[in-house]
Amino acid sequence: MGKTLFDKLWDRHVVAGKDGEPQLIYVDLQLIHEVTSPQAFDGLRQNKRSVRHPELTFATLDHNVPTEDIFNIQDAISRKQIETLEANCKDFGIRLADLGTKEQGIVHVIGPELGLTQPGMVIVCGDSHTATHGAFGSIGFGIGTSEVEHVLATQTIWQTKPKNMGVHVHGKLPNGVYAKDIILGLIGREGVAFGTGYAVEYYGDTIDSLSMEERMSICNMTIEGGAKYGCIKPDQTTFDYIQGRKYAPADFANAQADWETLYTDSTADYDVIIDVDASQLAPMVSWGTNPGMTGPVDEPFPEIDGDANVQQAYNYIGLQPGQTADQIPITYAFFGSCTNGRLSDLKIAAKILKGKTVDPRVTVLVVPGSRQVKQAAEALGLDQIFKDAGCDWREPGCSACLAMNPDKIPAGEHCASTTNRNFEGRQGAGARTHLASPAMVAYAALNGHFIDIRKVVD
Ligand SMILES: CC(C)[C@H](C(=O)O)[C@@H](O)C(=O)O
Ligand code: SF4
Repeated sequence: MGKTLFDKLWDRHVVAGKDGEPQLIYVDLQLIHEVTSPQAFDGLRQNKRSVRHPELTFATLDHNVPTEDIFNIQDAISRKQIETLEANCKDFGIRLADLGTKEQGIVHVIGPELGLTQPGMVIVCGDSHTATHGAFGSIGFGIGTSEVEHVLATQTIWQTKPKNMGVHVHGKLPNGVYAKDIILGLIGREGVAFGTGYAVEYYGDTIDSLSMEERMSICNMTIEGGAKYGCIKPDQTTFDYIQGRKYAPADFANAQADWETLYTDSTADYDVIIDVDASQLAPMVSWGTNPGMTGPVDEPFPEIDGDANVQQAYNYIGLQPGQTADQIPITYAFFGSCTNGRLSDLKIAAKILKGKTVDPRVTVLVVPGSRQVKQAAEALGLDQIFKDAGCDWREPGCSACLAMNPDKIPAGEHCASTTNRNFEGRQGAGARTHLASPAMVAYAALNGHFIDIRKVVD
């Protein structure tokens, strides 16, 4: 019997241990950010250990950084975390995309952008959205701080192999429906736990037709469906994306020849297959307080049916069963994050906002996922389009994706957001988040509520 993509990747990395038990896995790349690394470095110091492979480790600053006046960090905890990572990288000889430098940005944006993320790798980070990197035909997964320390010290990690799930996505996406709607639609239909215990591989003609940035948006949100790992087989789109990037392999042809062997064999079996007909998808909007509480823009919000979680979600979000997304009073819009803060996302939003002004009731933040994204957008004049439309154009970082820096949505306000989590308090205490694609968020910013963009997008 053949092997799945995930099995091939896994088997290449097993250092010790048997199937069905925790196995010691070799790690090709560890990405680091300021939130989940301080205790890991402290642990190394206490145990008088060094970093085993500093050259396979790369750090950035993202969660705590302000997006304006970036060197003037007001919050004492944020400042401490940032200074601590800077000091740790210096002490342990780790490359750091420091504040304000060209390479800095959200960890899951800069890895691919710098060519650090490559097919065939095992990539870890103390961050749950590390599955983003699986879009390149690698194993990417989030780890805890004690595991960050273990990887720093040994370049390996103990993991139990998950089961294989195939998500077959086929058909042409309708107008106004994007990669974000594939993953929101999947989680909306299957719930936030369908992937628990599985590695998810997305495949099919729809996936083949997507750009790397679109593939990353899908793999990014795999964790919101309960799976730690999401992956897509590498193909010409992947190779073209990587070639020429700073850390791309020097012998590219040789690397590509190896990467071309990374796919699921026709004789391999997934443990479970889920089918998604992309041609039937609608633009999605989340109405509740987890990403599973999501539905098509034109469908009424569900009944409570005695479900205490649904009741609690409605209480928090201030909406009622039977209402539709066009009735959500949007007063904030956020473009950014490791899900949809890349150049293609900003291009989509700018195309919609060009020559228009956002609804005066809506405060709009546009936060590029990295400094390279920001510079590329500015070179195209997108910053001016956003500013002319009445949006705030900012410096890169996680920003209002989570309330760990000055960018917060006020209590009770509804924010149309290109991010990946809509938990209570996620964007600020009492803030109400509605997840959607960049195009949906752009039209919500113009109208003060969501609209069914299938009728207006070309
Ligand atoms: C702060 C960090 C550990 C966290 C994560 O693990 O994902 C954050 O990035 C998030 O998106 O919630
Ligand atoms: S942008 Fe959001 S989801 Fe991504 S790493 Fe930052 S906080 Fe986490």
